[in-house]
Amino acid sequence: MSKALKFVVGRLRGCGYAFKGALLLIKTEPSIQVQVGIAIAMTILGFYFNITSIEWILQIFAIGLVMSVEGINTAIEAIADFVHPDFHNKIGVIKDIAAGAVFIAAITAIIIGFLIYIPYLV
Ligand SMILES: Nc1ncnc2c1ncn2[C@@H]1O[C@H](COP(=O)(O)OP(=O)(O)OP(=O)(O)O)[C@@H](O)[C@H]1O
Repeated sequence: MSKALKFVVGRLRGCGYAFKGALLLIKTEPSIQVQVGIAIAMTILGFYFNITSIEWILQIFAIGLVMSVEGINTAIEAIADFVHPDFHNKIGVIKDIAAGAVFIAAITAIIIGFLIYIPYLV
């Protein structure tokens, strides 16, 4: 197999693993499932209010931001539980920081949501 073909096959295989990971998140992680529900509701709202292209971009970006940070948070929690299954203050701090990142992403998305939809409601 040529070097270029090996590279392409390697990247495609990597995409496959990533897709498997995304499916696993959606199937097993309750917070991601809630976020998928919110994403569907926001998409329906977007069509209902016929939001502009820029507003779609911001909304899709906000949804992607929250779900990807939540995925990273889930991975950090899994690593923490794997390396130290017992209670430990440092594990608690690590998990709190990871959850804090999700909180920041969620607040950002909520502000974007308000900025998009308030003008349609008033
Ligand atoms: N092993 C631990 N040692 C110390 N504190 C912990 C430990 N596990 C959890 N905690 C504390 O409990 C909080 C919740 O942890 P948990 O792993 O249940 O995450 P969660 O936010 O409920 O995750 P999710 O709902 O995404 O599964 C952590 O943020 C941390 O403060």
